[in-house]
Amino acid sequence: MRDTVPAPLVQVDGLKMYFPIYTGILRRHTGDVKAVDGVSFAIQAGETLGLVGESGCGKSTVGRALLRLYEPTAGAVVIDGEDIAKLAPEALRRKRPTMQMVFQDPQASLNPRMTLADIISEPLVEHTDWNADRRLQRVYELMDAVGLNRRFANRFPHEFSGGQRQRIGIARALALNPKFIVCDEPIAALDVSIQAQVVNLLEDLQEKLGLTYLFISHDLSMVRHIADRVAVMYLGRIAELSPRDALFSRPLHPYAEALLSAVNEPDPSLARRPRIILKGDVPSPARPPKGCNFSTRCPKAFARCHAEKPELQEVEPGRQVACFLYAPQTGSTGIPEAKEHNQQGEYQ
Ligand SMILES: Nc1ncnc2c1ncn2[C@@H]1O[C@H](COP(=O)(O)OP(=O)(O)OP(=O)(O)O)[C@@H](O)[C@H]1O
Repeated sequence: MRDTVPAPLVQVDGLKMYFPIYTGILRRHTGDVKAVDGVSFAIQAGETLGLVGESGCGKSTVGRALLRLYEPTAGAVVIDGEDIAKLAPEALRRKRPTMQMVFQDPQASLNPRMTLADIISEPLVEHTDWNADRRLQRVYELMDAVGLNRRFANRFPHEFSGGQRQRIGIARALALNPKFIVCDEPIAALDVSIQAQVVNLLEDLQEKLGLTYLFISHDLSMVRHIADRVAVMYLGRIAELSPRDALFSRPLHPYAEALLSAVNEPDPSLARRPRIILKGDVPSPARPPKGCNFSTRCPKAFARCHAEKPELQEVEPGRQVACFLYAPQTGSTGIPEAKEHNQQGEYQ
């Protein structure tokens, strides 16, 4: 009998999200901010995929385009068997319960004039025909699940701490039994002392409810704790997508290497890698480089890197990298792949 690999719960192919730039009195379309420029990945049911990268690299835009909070410019986003990018408005509304988002700033995402019970039951009002009693029962169940005391059901968001407000946001996201949750920097706005509690709660809920997460964060230590695999983004594209331990112990892409060199190694038996300081600034996503998006700062770039964009491809079992240093990608420029690369400078 052949082993059958289950289809991923989330399959993203060639996702692009461009924001048009209009200038002048006539508001002429003069270009686009290429916030996400051809991103592909899959997430298995029950898995957590971490999405990391410097501020502005497109992490949040990927999360929002995935749930069609933005209209993607191009690409397919199949969630639980349906291409979200192609659904008509009513079909998309019916699909919404399956996929939810936990936002960075619980303060900003909760209506200050609504009680906790109203906030958590809002999706139930929209998507079910349950009566008030049944909705309140569900609110209590959800409050239990996220560790909020039922006595607080009639209080307002400002009466809670940041951590408790994030629990309210999580309860609301869970109200309709979603399968997939995009967690967009869910702990970034919280005190360090309570960040771990919220992450532990997300992990417990994942185990109990079989949830699948896209966990967006710039906190590499937290991603190392929670993610099964990690995608490293740079300027709208994925540079490397690898299993968590493989990535943290031996990053392959030069950008991933530089990014992770700043993380403190918790295991003292592992030799500390030298810190890699990258020169220059991240180019504007409105004018990305012609070649590899990282080519202008890459200490290992060679001629081909400045001429064409490498595609993300498997270079070791389970590890995908978009870099001409690995894998013989057939180029269109005729520039042969370099065997040696420039490795001067930037390492300190
Ligand atoms: N609505 C928008 N209109 C125009 N440009 C946008 C819009 N949203 C995001 N951008 C641009 O797209 C790029 C990616 O932004 P995004 O917020 O996705 O990055 P990020 O990696 O999540 O950053 P951060 O960690 O700071 O949230 C940035 O250059 C940003 O300025």
